[in-house]
Amino acid sequence: MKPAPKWSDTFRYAAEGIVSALRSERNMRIHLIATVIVLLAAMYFRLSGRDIAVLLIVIGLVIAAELINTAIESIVDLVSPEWHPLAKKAKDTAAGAVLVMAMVAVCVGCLLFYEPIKGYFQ
Ligand SMILES: Nc1ncnc2c1ncn2[C@@H]1O[C@H](COP(=O)(O)OP(=O)(O)OP(=O)(O)O)[C@@H](O)[C@H]1O
Repeated sequence: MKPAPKWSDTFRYAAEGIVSALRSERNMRIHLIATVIVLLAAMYFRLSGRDIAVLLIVIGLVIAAELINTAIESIVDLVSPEWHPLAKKAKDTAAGAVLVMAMVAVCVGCLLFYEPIKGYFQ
């Protein structure tokens, strides 16, 4: 039986997966840039710790959805390099999951930033 990887190795493999997705997926880089901008804005507008925690949860969910989408794309490309309706369904559905989560994140961001931004311009 294959020996279980060391604990430190499992973190390294996970980090390699994130770096690889950042290198290959433009959307991952967009999510990362958006994350930095949103967190800087949250500090600038002095959002509460609870609001920043909510932002971190939705940002984490978007990035996790994008990573799962990337994994599904890779599996589909591996098992079905030729066109197949099920391959299309798998890729489009996974992309749909990212879109749903990104839209939820935008709605949450609008709700949390609305009052601070309104106050700033008054
Ligand atoms: N093997 C396939 N069979 C059927 N349709 C496919 C297949 N591969 C890709 N597609 C279709 O083409 C679309 C784009 O796929 P493609 O692999 O070019 O980009 P992606 O990897 O899904 O997206 P991204 O730009 O995030 O990497 C998919 O959403 C799907 O609709």
